[in-house]
Amino acid sequence: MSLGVSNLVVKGRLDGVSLQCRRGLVTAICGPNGAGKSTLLSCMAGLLRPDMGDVLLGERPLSRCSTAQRAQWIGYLPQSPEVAWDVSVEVLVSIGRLPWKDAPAKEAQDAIDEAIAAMDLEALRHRPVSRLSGGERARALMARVLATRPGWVLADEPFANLDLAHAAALMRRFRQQTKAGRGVVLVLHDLATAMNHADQVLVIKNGKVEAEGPPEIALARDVIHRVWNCPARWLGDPGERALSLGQPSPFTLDSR
Ligand SMILES: Nc1ncnc2c1ncn2[C@@H]1O[C@H](COP(=O)(O)OP(=O)(O)OP(=O)(O)O)[C@@H](O)[C@H]1O
Repeated sequence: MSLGVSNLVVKGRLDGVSLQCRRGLVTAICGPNGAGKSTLLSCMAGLLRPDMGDVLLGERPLSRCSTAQRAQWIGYLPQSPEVAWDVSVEVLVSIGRLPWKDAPAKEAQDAIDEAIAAMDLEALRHRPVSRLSGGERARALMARVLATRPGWVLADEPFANLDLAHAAALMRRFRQQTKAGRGVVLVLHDLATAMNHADQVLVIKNGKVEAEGPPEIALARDVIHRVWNCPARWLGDPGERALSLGQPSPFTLDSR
């Protein structure tokens, strides 16, 4: 089932954005601060109702799906790693099973155990979240999303607080999700991660689409220059690219 938005308008925040995400692919949403990335992801998760336009899960408007269906299909990781309740890691992760409250207990426990292992939280399973580091808390929140086993993972800056090894492990996990026929949509500031790991990229600025397509096209140096006002060039081989930045001055730009 695809997940798409067409002509989405949220006054002052999104101005006619369209995007089609397919299962089996990692889609990255990139853009400068305030571009509307989180707003778009919230609309796609059904948490923010647009002023105009549609969010479609397959053929069906998301607004016509029940809350339970939405929660079963879409796992959403918000940008800020805050937890309202001081529960243990295991209890926090088990909240991810609430949309499937009628599923067999063994299935629920397997999903929780798998998510805890995937996010390397075994040693912290019984620790209250108030006693976790920022990165550990971010991993616990991601594990909650994975425990749902949703058809779609929508994650807003999922690598922001993670160290190198945990970020790489999470990227591998996202790739496993897509290989299993699920869809992954990530808001990313790190353009190298988007370039090396996304299958398609949407670039937005001031609530409008600036570029979209395969990473090599959507994140070409002229797009980066125009959207971020930063001269930059890609180094290295495909899949291992690094971004070399120049001075963000209009007088030193080299668009070759
Ligand atoms: N609750 C809100 N009500 C009104 N305007 C908002 C609200 N939240 C964000 N905005 C504004 O909407 C615009 C888009 O915000 P959004 O959070 O979607 O940007 P973003 O691309 O995710 O930015 P960042 O990279 O800084 O996280 C910004 O100008 C922001 O100030």
